[in-house]
Amino acid sequence: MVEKVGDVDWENWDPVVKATLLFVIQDGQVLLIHKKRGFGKGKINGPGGKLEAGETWQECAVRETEEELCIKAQGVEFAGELLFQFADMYSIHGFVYTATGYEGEPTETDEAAPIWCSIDDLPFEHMWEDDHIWFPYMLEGRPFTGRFIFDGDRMLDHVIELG
Ligand SMILES: CNc1ncnc2c1ncn2[C@@H]1O[C@H](COP(=O)(O)OP(=O)(O)OP(=O)(O)O)[C@@H](O)[C@H]1O
Repeated sequence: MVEKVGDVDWENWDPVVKATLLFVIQDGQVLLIHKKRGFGKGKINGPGGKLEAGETWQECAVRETEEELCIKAQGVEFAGELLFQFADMYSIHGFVYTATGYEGEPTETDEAAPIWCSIDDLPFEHMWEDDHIWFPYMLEGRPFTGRFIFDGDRMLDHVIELG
């Protein structure tokens, strides 16, 4: 069983899913979502989802944010890269983006409900276990690559490289 980051052949790693996350950061607050369905249902996370054929990672992040919260993110920048290997062989390659603003009004949809949180008081207990590790780097604007081993909801191991 895969238990450690070193157990994975990352050079030849072929993720099952490619997905994005986007965090609007404004006035000391981050726009999060309560995820109402799909993978990670019930958790608090950023808007995001699966990469579609023909789009860039950044286009995916913006599209998913619009689908989930009805806002068009602006001032979008790459923040970091996440590689998740699950013990059951599921895997996700994720790209994280930040945004400095948006057009429209964050609105609840079938997929997500918007939540503004202070960057000094983030609800990590309701988020994926890896989030508290890389959030500080994202908030600092320091590029990161994180590799994580999960067994279900539980993080077994992680390694973070900083840019
Ligand atoms: C394991 N630790 C994790 N930590 C932080 N974020 C995680 C995560 N694992 C998945 N995520 C994110 O959760 C979303 C799932 O997206 P995704 O697979 O598309 O799910 P969903 O069922 O909603 O599918 P649709 O895109 O609606 O088809 C996607 O943004 C992805 O980056």
